[in-house]
Amino acid sequence: MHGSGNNFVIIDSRLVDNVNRDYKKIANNSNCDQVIVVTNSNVADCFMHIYNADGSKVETCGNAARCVGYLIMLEKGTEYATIELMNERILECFKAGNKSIKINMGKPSLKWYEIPLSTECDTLHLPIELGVLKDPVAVNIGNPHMIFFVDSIDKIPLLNLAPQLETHILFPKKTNVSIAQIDKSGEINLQVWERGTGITASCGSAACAAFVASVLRGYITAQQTSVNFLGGNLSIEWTDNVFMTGDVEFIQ
Ligand SMILES: N[C@@H](CCC[C@H](N)C(=O)O)C(=O)O
Repeated sequence: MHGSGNNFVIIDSRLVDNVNRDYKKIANNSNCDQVIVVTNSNVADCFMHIYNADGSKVETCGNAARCVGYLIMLEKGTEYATIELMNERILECFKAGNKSIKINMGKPSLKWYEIPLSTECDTLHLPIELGVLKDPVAVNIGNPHMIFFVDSIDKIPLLNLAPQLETHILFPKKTNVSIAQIDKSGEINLQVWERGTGITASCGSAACAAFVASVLRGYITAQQTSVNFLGGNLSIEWTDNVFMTGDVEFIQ
């Protein structure tokens, strides 16, 4: 399935034990961004294991949660589902339209040790600079993100710069890297280099992190905006928790 262009192979492992596979190989063979393994949960409708294209196991994936939430709701005939993650968060999923799913991504974590960073510093202004990129924000929305604000995302060679930023010494668990351009209407155009995967057409958790960073920096005052990717758009809302809404699709 895909969620706004973020591609997943989803393996239902609730009845058959598929948990120890070569996820890097599956991702390479299928050209997907993440491999998702669904198992049983004692506290939610299912447990979602997330593997990046390099085989690393990670804490959350917003777009995959929308796809898995859709599948569970289809199976149960409901408009609500819950998904347990390895970071102990429970994601709530709501049906928002025919193939539109809304996810409660929880509260962002903003303290330096929650990102996590290797030394104490101001997460709203990290002391990181590379090429034309400088002064990023760090946000954890279940997984770590670093967001740079730029005038035009089209002019930044993210592919060349991001590998060094993903593995920056300040991020002991590495990080997802985004460049964000806020347009006049208050929407965000975002390009993302995903930790463990590379450039993707969309990233749900990055959309949430970029919106939180934009509000904290004072660039956006609204509670909701559209975050626009090459692969599609996501509606992000930050009240107490952060909510993400967008379409899901099967890949033929
Ligand atoms: N595509 C995802 C994020 C997947 C995990 C990420 N690459 C990480 O390592 O944290 C999303 O939609 O959030």
